Amino acid sequence: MSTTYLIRNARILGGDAADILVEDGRITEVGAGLSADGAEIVDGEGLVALPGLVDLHTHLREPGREDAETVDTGTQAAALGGFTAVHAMANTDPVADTAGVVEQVWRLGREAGHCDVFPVGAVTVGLQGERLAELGAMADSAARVRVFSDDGKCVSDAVLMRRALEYVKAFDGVVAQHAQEPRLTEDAQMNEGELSGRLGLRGWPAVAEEAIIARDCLLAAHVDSRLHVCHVSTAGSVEIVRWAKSKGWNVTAEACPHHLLLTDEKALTYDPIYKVNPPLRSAADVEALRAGLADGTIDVVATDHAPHPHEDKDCEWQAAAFGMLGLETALSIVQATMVDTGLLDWAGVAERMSTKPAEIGRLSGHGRPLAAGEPANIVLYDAGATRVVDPTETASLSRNTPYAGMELPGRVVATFLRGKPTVLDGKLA
Ligand SMILES: NC(=O)N[C@@H](CC(=O)O)C(=O)O
Ligand SMILES: [Zn+2]
Ligand SMILES: [Zn+2]
Repeated sequence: MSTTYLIRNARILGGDAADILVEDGRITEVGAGLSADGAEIVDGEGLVALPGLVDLHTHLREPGREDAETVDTGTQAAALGGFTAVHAMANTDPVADTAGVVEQVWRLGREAGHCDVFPVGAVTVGLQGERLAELGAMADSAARVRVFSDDGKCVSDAVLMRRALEYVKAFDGVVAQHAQEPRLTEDAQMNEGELSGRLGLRGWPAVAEEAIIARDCLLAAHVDSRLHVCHVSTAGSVEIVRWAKSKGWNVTAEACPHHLLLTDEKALTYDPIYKVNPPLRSAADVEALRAGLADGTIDVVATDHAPHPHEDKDCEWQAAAFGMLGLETALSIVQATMVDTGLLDWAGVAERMSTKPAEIGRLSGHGRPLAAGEPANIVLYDAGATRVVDPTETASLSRNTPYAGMELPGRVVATFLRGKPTVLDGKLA
């Protein structure tokens, strides 16, 4: 028998306070003044209750870079951030391009038990962009892969991209594209603009992202398949996705917390903690991303949690790795940029960080409403709290958070995965 929990007086999706009764992994009742014999009481007073968050874009680094992150440590960070499911990107070593590797990652996630892990399958063998990987075998494996991506690299060959889009239709899959025209971004280091010129760093033009997104929207429409666009970072990209949606095409898109908050001005520090792919962009781009996320053009927030050990980040800008941590701070950054600014309410956050990402990943047990009969995947969040980010406190094996020393709003108090607490009182349970 699993423990029964009675969450008292939590504000469901930030609305009215109610009690939530959790028994045998499910929510069995939601209402006022509930009682249950022998239940553990969890005080939800003043806390927002959201469905467990779902990340469409996490790098867990295992197998191959267990010095940067493991499935165990990465999913601890996920649970602490309020996530009950993450999609683990395929750019591991070996690459997750076979049924064997995706099953290994999936199994490691189950054994760790902090959060469900859904492996993303590579689109091409070894992320080499030359031959399609065994997409069908990964889809049919125990890992049930539905999201395919060469993330870290763009599937730049239009014929391969078309074939991948056609192929995944057989199992209702989706191709998640890292949209970056390779020739236009050779040795690119930061956003192309006035600043890159001033700093003498090779620029990364917006058109390199936008050209691929436009092409892929057209390809997805042409073969009537599903396209997902990873880490949209420019105002022009938002416009293109808006246009594709207006045509009724099956295109979804994500934005990352760091692109909703930080700008390329950070490069002035020459601190590679701010080096990320795609790069931090202009203030106008940040504003367009927020507007796009608010009006639904951008469907979801995805973290692109990208751990790197200090030797890959503590070096000069040109030599440093691209990427930043994101799981433990995502909800706070979304609160700061979208909720506290009045652009989204908590129901809107739940849609973009739980319901929609679960839908895109075709996960049936996540992103469900907080209602009787549903799996008890729940996060309790104290939006009134503040905290100063201390990189030494992260559960991640890496420390490359761009928010070190910043005061952020909000704190995850508890996370429940199928009725079992993975986090209680803000600590791993
Ligand atoms: N985002 C990053 O800057 N880096 C990612 C790759 C990626 O998401 O493209 C990584 O794997 O480190
Ligand atoms: Zn990427
Ligand atoms: Zn990524």
